[in-house]
Amino acid sequence: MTLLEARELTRHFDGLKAVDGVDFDLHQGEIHALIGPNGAGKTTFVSLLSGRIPVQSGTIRFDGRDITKLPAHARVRLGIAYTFQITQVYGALTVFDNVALAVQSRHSHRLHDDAIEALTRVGLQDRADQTAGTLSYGHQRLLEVAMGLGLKPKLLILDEPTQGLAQGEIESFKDIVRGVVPEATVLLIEHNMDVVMDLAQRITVLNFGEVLATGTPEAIRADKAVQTAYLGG
Ligand SMILES: Nc1ncnc2c1ncn2[C@@H]1O[C@H](COP(=O)(O)OP(=O)(O)OP(=O)(O)O)[C@@H](O)[C@H]1O
Repeated sequence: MTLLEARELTRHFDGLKAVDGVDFDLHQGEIHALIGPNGAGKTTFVSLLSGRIPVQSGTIRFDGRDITKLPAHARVRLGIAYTFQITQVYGALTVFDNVALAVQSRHSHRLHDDAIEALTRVGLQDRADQTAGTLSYGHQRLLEVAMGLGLKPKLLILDEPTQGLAQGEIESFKDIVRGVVPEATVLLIEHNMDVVMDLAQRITVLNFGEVLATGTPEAIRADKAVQTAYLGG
């Protein structure tokens, strides 16, 4: 079943074709990686999906409805959570309060339990009372994911989540993402090809704002155009 469907999605910046006529489907419950060279349009594309940047032309359908013109907060309510490249944790608040804010935004009656559940998913439950700003960088990235999970999303969009993480942290991060599906669907922008090949069931390659290829990790690895443009083959 298709959870999200983008058709002819386009966003130019002063003539620069950041996203140009992209057709894209997300299957319910999959881990889907979005890869491509720097400047390929990955962040712009997911910003169009989350509503952070308005669409210039094209359509987005999510969970059976047209969301193309909905503002970002309305898309969050429908179940789209987006964690940014740049860390967005409130440093002066506790770890618990950061996640509780996310849980509260969907008017949950189980504020405490839901927040602890999200923290447990990422392994930060024992740090609930710690001031978020004193967490290591890796733990702050996990807290961001917990904040996303606190929204109980249907779709979790992760923008370069392993950037700056140590190898051991990357391994546990992979387990966390595997634990999120199939309840939630995951769209992952990721430069670390080991993480991509290990986690993703399907991969979409963007290049100069266009889809170069979509397929399984095996198909993407074997794709000549992808090798030339991105994989250095
Ligand atoms: N707000 C903006 N105004 C003008 N140009 C922009 C804006 N946002 C992005 N761009 C340009 O659009 C192109 C796509 O950028 P984008 O950040 O989406 O690429 P990316 O694939 O996410 O890159 P990276 O892997 O480096 O994060 C780039 O050439 C970028 O400079």
